[in-house]
Amino acid sequence: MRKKIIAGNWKMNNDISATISLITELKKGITENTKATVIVCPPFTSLETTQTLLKDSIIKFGAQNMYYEDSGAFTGEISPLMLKSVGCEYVILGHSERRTIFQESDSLINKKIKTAIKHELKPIFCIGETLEQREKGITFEVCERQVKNGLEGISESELSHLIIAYEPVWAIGTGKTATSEQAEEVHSFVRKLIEKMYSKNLAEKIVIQYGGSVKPENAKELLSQPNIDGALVGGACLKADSFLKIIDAAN
Ligand SMILES: O=C(CO)COP(=O)(O)O
Repeated sequence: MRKKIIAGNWKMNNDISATISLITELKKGITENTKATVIVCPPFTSLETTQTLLKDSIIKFGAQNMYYEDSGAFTGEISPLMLKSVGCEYVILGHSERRTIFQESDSLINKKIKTAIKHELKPIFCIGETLEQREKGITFEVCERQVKNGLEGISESELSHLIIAYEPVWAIGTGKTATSEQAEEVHSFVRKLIEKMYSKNLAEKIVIQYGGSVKPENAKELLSQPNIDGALVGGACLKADSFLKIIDAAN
């Protein structure tokens, strides 16, 4: 049985004081009885505060992006070593907002995934089709290309901690959720693809999260699908109350 993993992608939200309030609230609601693994991904500027606040907590945390070099003349970038130095365990890579707004390519994402793994950061590797691609009927093709290119040159043993997040771009921040059937269909396709590329063993173990307008009202239904192993939550993770309800839905 794969353990459910619920991650909150704060995106470009929350200054230090909002970080302190949100994490303080989450800590009250997440106890030893919480079955899912819970991850928060605040902005870079809040990571050190997050590390301090989560010192004795079961809540895990990560960053939303990183560059693939360790250091150097890369103005404005953050390295894996910097993330490690503030205690990050996870890093979101290949988010559709990075792909579209910041023109990140599959090959750049592949370099980032390789570097993250080398530094023992666990990637949350995002894939997903646009509305146009879905309407053209090329959802599987797009997801297959993103998975193959993103994981190129990475061995099975290196993937033991990688999480895949299927986030249909048309469902992100739009209030339009994929139906549980639409999501399950892609999750099942991706799991079979991992089996073809690697092994049945890895396919059975790998965690595939769904992301895109996950809310307390739809979380239970999505998380009850056999191939949906968790959620990557945007808007609804910014309020402790709604994020905790989604976490409860995984119990
Ligand atoms: O992009 C997302 C998480 O990474 C999803 O965002 P929303 O939950 O706001 O749609």
